[in-house]
Amino acid sequence: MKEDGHPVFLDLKLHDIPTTVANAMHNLANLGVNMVTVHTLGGSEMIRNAKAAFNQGAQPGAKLIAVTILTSMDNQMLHLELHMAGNVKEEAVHLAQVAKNSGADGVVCAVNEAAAIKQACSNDFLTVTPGIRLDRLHNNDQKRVATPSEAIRNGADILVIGRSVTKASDPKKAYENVLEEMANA
Ligand SMILES: O=C(O)c1cc(=O)[nH]c(=O)n1[C@@H]1O[C@H](COP(=O)(O)O)[C@@H](O)[C@H]1O
Repeated sequence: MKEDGHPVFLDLKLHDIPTTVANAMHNLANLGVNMVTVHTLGGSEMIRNAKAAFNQGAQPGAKLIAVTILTSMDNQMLHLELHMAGNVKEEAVHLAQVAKNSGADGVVCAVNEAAAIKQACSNDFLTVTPGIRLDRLHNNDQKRVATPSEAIRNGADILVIGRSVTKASDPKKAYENVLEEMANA
């Protein structure tokens, strides 16, 4: 893909102790990836060490992105399973601030949180939004979903789109529909 000129988003969502993540980051940076992910729940020290190691070998402009609250989770899961006190939006904004203060270039979040995260962190702090759906009938395992036009209107910088395109009966047409919807948002 790199040889064909495509940027590479390596979505490994690393989540481990700081030293282990830093070692992995060092190796990934040397592969020439353009964007790589860690989990914010690994903590500020992990993100800081990851960024420092990534910076040593990464290409100029390569981004370290931190996942806030997975889009497959909702308020109920947050409260009952993780015992987090806030709602998803509050926790995502808080984790985005931790990520920014630890050196991340942006976060993965749901569309519904993108504008609040920009407001809390800064407009150039990247928001990468999965859970994009062209129709609301096929959410699959995603709990916090939005359309491409909602994503653009909420200030999302990068849309992650999987099954709405890959599982469509005509993936090329579905992809073109996404581009058209984004352009008209
Ligand atoms: O880091 C991610 O990209 C990610 C974070 C998140 O909170 N939710 C999420 O769905 N993703 C990824 O985004 C993609 C979404 O795929 P679809 O649900 O098929 O559009 C999957 O590859 C997920 O691993």
